Amino acid sequence: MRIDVVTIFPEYLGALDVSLIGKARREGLLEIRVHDLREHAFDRHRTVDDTPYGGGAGMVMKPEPWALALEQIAADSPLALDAEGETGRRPVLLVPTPSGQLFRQQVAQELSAADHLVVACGRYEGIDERVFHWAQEQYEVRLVSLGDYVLNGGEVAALAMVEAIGRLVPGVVGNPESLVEESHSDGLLEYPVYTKPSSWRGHDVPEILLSGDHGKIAAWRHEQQVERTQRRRPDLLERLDVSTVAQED
Ligand SMILES: Nc1ccc2ncsc2c1
Repeated sequence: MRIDVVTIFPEYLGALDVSLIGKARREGLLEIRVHDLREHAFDRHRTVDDTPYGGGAGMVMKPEPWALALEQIAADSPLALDAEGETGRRPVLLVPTPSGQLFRQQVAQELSAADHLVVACGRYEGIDERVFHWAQEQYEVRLVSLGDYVLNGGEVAALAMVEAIGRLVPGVVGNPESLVEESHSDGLLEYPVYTKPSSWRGHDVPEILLSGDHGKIAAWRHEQQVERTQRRRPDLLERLDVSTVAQED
């Protein structure tokens, strides 16, 4: 998967050189390029923002630098060869914003199948809305929120989304089994985990986990998932079909 990130703070994305995502880049499983939006602003001060029409506090990101950056990336896209549209595949333009669709594991799963992801990190009060309409021709535009809270810009959200999506690309996580039993992979929260010692400061590991009875352990773990989800995230249960909650045979 090719991922481009456009930002006025390229150094913020340094975390993508580290750990699992960094290793996947070095192994060629992920190709990640970070672009400084200011390289597409050509006035003397490389201005990327201006005052909002209609008044109001703060500044808005100018459309032209974004259009120049996104045009250059689209032209360089591995999908550019399809520009004539036989397959009609376009890169996904992923825009972290508090006003977007909620980013969930299912969205991460869906986006992990994309050939080319371009992440637009806004700052200030946001990006001129016309950019998202203009971009529709060359991109599948997806405005996505991390949750009901506001950051100072899209970079932190971009790091979270790129990690959540990138780790689902085949080969990035060494043991794909570990993706199966994570929180939200089946719509439930994950079960509690324990390791040695079996007794620690008066706290013991649940006996069932020491029994060696894999059937009973699996049943106990599922019960824990359902109980934990009911207690901490009852909203998730409303989204599930009964078979997921009922004990699987
Ligand atoms: N551009 C921008 C500003 C705030 C914010 N908070 C969460 S995603 C995001 C994106």
